[in-house]
Amino acid sequence: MLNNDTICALATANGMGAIAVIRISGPEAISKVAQIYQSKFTSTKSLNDAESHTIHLGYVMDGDTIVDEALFSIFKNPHSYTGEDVVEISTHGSIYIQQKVLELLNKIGIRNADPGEYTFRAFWNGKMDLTQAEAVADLIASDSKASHEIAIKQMRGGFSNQIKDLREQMINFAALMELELDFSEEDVEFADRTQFYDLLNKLQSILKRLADSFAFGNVIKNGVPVAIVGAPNAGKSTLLNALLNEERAIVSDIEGTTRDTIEETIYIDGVGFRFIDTAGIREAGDTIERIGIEKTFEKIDNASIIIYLYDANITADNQIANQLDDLQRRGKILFNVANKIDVTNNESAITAAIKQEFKDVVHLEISAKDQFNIEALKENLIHQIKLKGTNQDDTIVTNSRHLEALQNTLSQIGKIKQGMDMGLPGDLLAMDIREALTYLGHITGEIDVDQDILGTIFGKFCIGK
Ligand SMILES: Nc1nc2c(c(=O)[nH]1)N(C=O)[C@@H](CNc1ccc(C(=O)N[C@@H](CCC(=O)O)C(=O)O)cc1)CN2
Ligand SMILES: Nc1nc2c(ncn2[C@@H]2O[C@H](COP(=O)(O)OP(=O)(O)OP(=O)(O)O)[C@@H](O)[C@H]2O)c(=O)[nH]1
Ligand SMILES: [K+]
Ligand SMILES: [Mg+2]
Repeated sequence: MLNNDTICALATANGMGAIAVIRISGPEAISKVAQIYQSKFTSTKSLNDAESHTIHLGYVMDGDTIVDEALFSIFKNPHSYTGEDVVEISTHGSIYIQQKVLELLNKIGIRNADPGEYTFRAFWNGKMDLTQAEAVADLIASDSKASHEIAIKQMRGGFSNQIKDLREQMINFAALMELELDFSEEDVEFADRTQFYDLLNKLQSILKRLADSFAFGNVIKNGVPVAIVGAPNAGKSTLLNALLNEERAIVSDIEGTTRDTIEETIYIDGVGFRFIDTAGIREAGDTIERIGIEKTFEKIDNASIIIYLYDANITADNQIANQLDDLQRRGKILFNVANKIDVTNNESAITAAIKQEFKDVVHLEISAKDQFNIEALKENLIHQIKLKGTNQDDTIVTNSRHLEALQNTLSQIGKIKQGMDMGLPGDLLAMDIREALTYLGHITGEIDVDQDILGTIFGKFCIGK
């Protein structure tokens, strides 16, 4: 992965656009581009003499032929995105010009960049740590206000600063314990064991909170999955359509209309919700319907929120209670939603007894068909998610690699504490501490990270990033 090549790629979208940016990075970026550059004003002026962070109007030349009139931006190492010499050529956004310039660059010995190679170089040259590089990928992929906010926070280094600070405190203790070894004859204790125990406890609680934030963070990043389940003809597909404000799913008065699951995303208050319309649950009529029902249970397992929907006119309390009982066991946020209240005569479709028995469940009465209380349903959905979200300023972990490192560190801290309880000698403790430090270092990349892991992280980027 690591090399000294000078690389180039299109930084802007492939295709039409008013302007296209081609980015060149590496030790020969400026001298090579200088070969195809001709100043618009004084043909003698060379890019080699340009100052960092200056922009130059000139021609891209293919021998004696003008390819385009373009802007050339110069960034001199280490003051660039990658930390290397960088030139950006802003051309007119023609596909022909883009291709021609890239071809020219290849011809003079600049190779095409691999996916994520610019950001990898930025990481490698210390312009950002690994969590920040990962945040760049998340930022590009962010499609909602919430996921954007988390990525920006991570890119600014909130998470890694917290980890780095904790690591430093650990390093101090490890160093003190190792120092004791040099004086082992004298039986001294430089590292105050009580203080160290306090630090471990503090670390444990911070790391645990970070690890716990993952479940929430991941849901925010990928959209909150909400499964709409219930008996055939409850109005599940009608509800999906009402939420989407679009006739997405087929609605009919025939039981078993929906056979395959349908999934659509809407944004409520900047958070993406992935609504999943499922096949109604009953004794299946045929094989296809049975497969559909099996899929429903799978969707229930993968959902963060379950909306149990029933026809308020024909569903008895004991049926509702049975369903809620079963669904509640699955440890999800549960909504009990009575539908078709447009045709019911009851004052309230959901009885006090049900509300009393299921206090942790959100109860709502709606008419999917008349779009009654759909806004209230949306408000309750976002409210439940915000309840799950911790403090605004709390760091949220969205990356499974970080979660793994956090969990490894946590179990290692458990081991250190156990060792201290057993009166383990300082040298053995120090070894366990070093191991915990390594796991923590993996998160920010301060400690050598496996080449495979780096490959996976940066391979996910698009070309030109
Ligand atoms: N044209 C362009 N726009 C872009 C990028 C880019 O590479 N090129 N970026 C790519 O993702 C983002 C901005 N990131 C950047 C980060 C650092 C530097 C940079 O030159 N840093 C120097 C000097 C800072 C200064 O003095 O103003 C440094 O860190 O020393 C440039 C872009 C988004 N927009
Ligand atoms: N009156 C009334 N009828 C509704 C309401 N919601 C749905 N319906 C009707 O109930 C019938 C079934 O609706 P669907 O949305 O197909 O029900 P479903 O739960 O998706 O049914 P399956 O996919 O077969 O499991 C249709 O005739 C709808 O028009 C409502 O709020 N009020
Ligand atoms: K139906
Ligand atoms: Mg349906």
